[in-house]
Amino acid sequence: MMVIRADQVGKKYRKEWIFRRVDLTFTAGTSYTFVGPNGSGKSTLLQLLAGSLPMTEGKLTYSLNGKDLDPDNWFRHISLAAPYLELIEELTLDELLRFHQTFKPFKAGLTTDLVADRLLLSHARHKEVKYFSSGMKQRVKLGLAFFSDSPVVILDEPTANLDRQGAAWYHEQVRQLGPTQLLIIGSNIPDEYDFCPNVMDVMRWK
Ligand SMILES: Nc1ncnc2c1ncn2[C@@H]1O[C@H](COP(=O)(O)OP(=O)(O)OP(=O)(O)O)[C@@H](O)[C@H]1O
Repeated sequence: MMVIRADQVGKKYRKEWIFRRVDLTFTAGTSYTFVGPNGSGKSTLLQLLAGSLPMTEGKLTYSLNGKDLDPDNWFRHISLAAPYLELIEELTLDELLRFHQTFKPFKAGLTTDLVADRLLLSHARHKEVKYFSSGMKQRVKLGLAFFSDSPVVILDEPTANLDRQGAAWYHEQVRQLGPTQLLIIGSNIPDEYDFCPNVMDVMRWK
């Protein structure tokens, strides 16, 4: 079981503290959502938890089945989907899924064809991603996170650009997350975390 612990974590840009003294424990098998106004620090906190941005103070620990993981290996256990993370647009969907699989395998039994199916994008497998609509691209980003074999799934603004059908698809994928997966979301849209039992306002750490 994956557990992430944040101990007195803080982040400062130039002279401004974005948040300080964040003490949290995230346990697999449930979900957590950070809410807060624009610019309050949700994306910054998510990137910090994902290990993709350095913190200014504090400590972060990832442990799997009671054993602390080497920070150099955290990325193997995390899938992050966010508006600021771009897809490789020159690749076709098929090429993108194959490439992704070389460094982050999909869940057991999921071939690239099945992933394309579950993305509802079988018809676009041979199309370059740059020709996808913004909603199609968003489904691909989310799908790479949902369908990868990662215990930690981090989603920033998950339903951005999704229409109603896309939002229903997102909720269906959330329901299908495994019992040992940990979901962490950054959001300002109540519909996208209506299932989540742990909602925290980042303003409490100002
Ligand atoms: N690289 C950076 N350099 C300086 N300041 C930054 C940098 N990245 C973010 N910030 C600042 O940090 C604060 C938090 O930004 P962040 O993107 O985490 O907020 P957010 O809650 O995700 O906002 P939104 O709801 O608009 O996505 C903002 O004041 C932003 O200007």
